Amino acid sequence: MNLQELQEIRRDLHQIPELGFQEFKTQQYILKKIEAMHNERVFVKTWKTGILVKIAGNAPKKMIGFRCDMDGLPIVESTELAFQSTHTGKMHACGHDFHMTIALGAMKRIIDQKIDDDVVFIFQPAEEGPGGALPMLQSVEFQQWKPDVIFALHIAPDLPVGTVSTKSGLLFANTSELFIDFKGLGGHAAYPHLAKDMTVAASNFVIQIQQIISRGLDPLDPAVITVGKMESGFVQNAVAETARLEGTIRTLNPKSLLIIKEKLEKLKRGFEISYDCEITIDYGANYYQVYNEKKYVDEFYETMKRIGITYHEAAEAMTGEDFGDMLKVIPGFMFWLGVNSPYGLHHAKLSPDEAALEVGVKAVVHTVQTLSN
Ligand SMILES: CC(=O)N[C@@H](CCC[C@H](N)C(=O)O)C(=O)O
Repeated sequence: MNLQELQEIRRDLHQIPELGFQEFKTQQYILKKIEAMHNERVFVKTWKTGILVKIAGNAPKKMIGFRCDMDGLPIVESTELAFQSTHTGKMHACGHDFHMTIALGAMKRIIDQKIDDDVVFIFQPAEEGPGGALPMLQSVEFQQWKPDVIFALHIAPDLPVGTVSTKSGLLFANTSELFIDFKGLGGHAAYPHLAKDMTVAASNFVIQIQQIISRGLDPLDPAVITVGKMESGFVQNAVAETARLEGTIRTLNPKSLLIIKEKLEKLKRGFEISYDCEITIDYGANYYQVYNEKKYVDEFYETMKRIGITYHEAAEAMTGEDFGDMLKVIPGFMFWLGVNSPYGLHHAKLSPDEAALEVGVKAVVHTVQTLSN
């Protein structure tokens, strides 16, 4: 596949972003592309909205896995692109359209090149939530083609095209989603003393939880809580009976995530007394940290140097990735791919440079070859 073909696929996918476990059109689109590569060494299985594609090797001794994610985000796109999302309120704002395109491009080259080992391409749903990696990993379909070594990539808007970046050991944080519901008592805006105002309770809760990080954790132990969404009430002149906060917790140390949750529970009890209300906390999906095995990162570094792709040593990031759940049980690594976008991940104007598609394909194909030697 040349750059133009890769661009076409990326643009098609960009127009049909779907949320976790709803990637029906995306799955159909990818299955058609795989069918068009028709070859007797290609075997396909589906799992929910995901896909596994095995390319049989010449003389296989192991299975090499490359995983990409498939879902978009509930973000209203505001790029000026001619091929914007046609799904209102949804956007590929985390580059999964790039990841899937690179997987298809690399698959085509590997089919043509005939690698010794078996290779499995894993198109995994629901990375942004509620988490597809763990249930896919546990599925019969995955276990039948379970890789002996696995890797994945993620686009990096802040890195130039032609570069990759990673590190051995910890790369991405431990995460927990956070959904908090408040139930008080509604009433007339003029009589707040007769009501239990959940806008005020939830607002103070947002402020207080930041102090869990600044006062409750060792300052040398990095962690973050972000409340990304807040809702309360129905109308400007009524006291809000309910409120809801939606957010995420990130820590570099898995134990700190537990400490934060314990402190949140205490805060909840205190707020229930102070504001005379009921609060429920749901921790949603939790992703294990992405931990890269040194041996594979060292080999990746050597491979990139040999093929002329610039390698930067990465720092740990507070991003989360359910690929961490796969790396917990299968050795391997993850790397960043430079795509040079002025707007970052999860931004409504994210616009990665498509020239990075070819770099991604080259990096994946050569990494597979190295892992097969
Ligand atoms: C790479 C990336 O941006 N991943 C997401 C993963 C989201 C996990 C979950 N929905 C949460 O918010 O905790 C990220 O936001 O880091």
